[in-house]
Amino acid sequence: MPVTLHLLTKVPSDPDAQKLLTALPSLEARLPGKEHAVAFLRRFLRSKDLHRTLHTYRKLLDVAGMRVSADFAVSQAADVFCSIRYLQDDKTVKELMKILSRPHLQALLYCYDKVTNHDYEPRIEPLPLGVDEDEAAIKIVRLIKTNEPLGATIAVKEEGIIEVARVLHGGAADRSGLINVGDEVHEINGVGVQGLQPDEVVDILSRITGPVTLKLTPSVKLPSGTRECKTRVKALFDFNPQEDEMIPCPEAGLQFTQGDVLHIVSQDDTTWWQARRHGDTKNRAGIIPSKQLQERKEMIRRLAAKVEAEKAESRPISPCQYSPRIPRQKRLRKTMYHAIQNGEYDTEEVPTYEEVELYKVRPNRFRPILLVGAPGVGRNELKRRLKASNPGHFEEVLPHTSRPIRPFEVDGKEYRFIPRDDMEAEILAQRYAEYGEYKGNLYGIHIDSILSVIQDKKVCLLTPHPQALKLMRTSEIKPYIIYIKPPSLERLQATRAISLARCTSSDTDDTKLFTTEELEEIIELSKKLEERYSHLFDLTLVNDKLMDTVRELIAIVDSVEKEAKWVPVSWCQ
Ligand SMILES: Nc1ncnc2c1ncn2[C@@H]1O[C@H](COP(=O)(O)OP(=O)(O)OP(=O)(O)O)[C@@H](O)[C@H]1O
Repeated sequence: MPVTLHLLTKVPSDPDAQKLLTALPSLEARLPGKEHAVAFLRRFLRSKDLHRTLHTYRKLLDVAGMRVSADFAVSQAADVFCSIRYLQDDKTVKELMKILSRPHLQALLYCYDKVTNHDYEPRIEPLPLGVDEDEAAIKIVRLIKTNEPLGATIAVKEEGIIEVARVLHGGAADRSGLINVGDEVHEINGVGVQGLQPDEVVDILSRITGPVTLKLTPSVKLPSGTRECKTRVKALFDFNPQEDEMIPCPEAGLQFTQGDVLHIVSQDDTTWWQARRHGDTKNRAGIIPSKQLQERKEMIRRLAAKVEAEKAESRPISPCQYSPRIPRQKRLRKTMYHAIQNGEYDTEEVPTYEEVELYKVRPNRFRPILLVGAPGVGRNELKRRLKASNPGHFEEVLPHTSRPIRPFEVDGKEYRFIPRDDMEAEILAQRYAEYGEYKGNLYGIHIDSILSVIQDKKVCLLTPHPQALKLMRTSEIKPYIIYIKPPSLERLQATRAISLARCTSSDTDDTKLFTTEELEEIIELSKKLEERYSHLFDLTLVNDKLMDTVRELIAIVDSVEKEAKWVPVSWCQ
């Protein structure tokens, strides 16, 4: 007869016994023909006495703070067996002895002891003995290395000393708080590394999984702290660490493309910064070229390209040569300016990173929409259709001219007519976003005219030459710049043939259908514009099928009016 504890009305269910019970069906499936043994186990694990015993055992542990010894269950069963074997005449005792001597039960108790006593944490060896007083400056760092990289880069100093060059924010080394920039690495898991090349050290590290012991001389410099800086920048160039020849460790690099917004977390190193892509939830930062380094690299690249180009051509050419044509008189209202102010190119200006901030939409203050691209790509067609989608909401800018007013003209209708001297003075004062001279008269877009459209609570639409962007991309105007890109030549031919598209920038007075050469020229010129100005664009829109492009454009403009967008940080101050 099993012992009955009358005081206990409800038998507590033991969680471990329950777990074993739920595992029984899978055991049964794996042991065909052993159903009777599994049935016995099931009965045993369900027995109220077992649950009560385990309950009492847990209580005792709680009260006495006892620790379970490695063979607690097995030795307890053996003790019970020894204590009761003299009372074999008793039927119950006999039955219990039979149960206790069954191999299934003993195996079960053995497993129980194994599972409850196993240390699931990785084992770290004790500190080596005999680190003498003189070596007090040595620190032993123990980390558990998983598949995640250590998140630190190394460099070889003079005399072959290996030093921690940088600790990547959020990486394993950074999170440990034990490894700092400037620490000298002497040994990795007992293997001396001094005199080795960084690649060899990386190789040793990459082969280790589990515990890794580093013997280091701490840096004399104080760690710079793990506080991240808050800078967000827009990348103005593409970067692929795998293709970069200067990066100290390609695996630690962060790949990005032009237009990506990056969170710069450290600028401690003047050549390689640390950054995360904005919104990236990954922990570890990656290294990217600093502004200074990128400027140097780009200048070298440009110089090499120029030398190559000069070699290829008999006369020296600029890779950026571009001169917009003077449009026909009929088109003056639309695209009249031969931009002359800023020269052809600002070769000293190297796009790297632009510090940005999210600009929140303000009620009744609309950002002007600038459509830029090669002549003939469709800027004016798109502007017309966008305006037609909501005529009261969009507005174009009235140009100024020094041309004498004609008898049938009204000042302020087609143009604002002003004396040439006044116009020249304001051009010098940079109050014209763009201007040009045609047949001896000046024409231009005055910045005040743009501001007056903004003040009228309208969306100002403009199609300036990219050279004008420098003067228009200001906190005062806050434009949103959309680059209109041509599709492939095949698509350009197909779509323009359907609409009987007309070339409006030809030097003759008649507009005519585009020739293949003219379409090729649009593509060619677009490539040059992209190369030169793409860092100023907020968005690229391919003008393939007209209706699709117009629909997309309306959606983009709507999002500019409703959603916060990244703008240069100076526009928010
Ligand atoms: N996606 C398109 N599909 C078919 N035809 C188009 C498309 N976009 C523009 N066009 C046509 O191409 C021609 C040139 O377009 P548009 O005048 O808008 O060019 P642009 O970029 O303003 O250059 P320009 O200042 O020289 O006129 C027009 O006849 C226009 O209707």
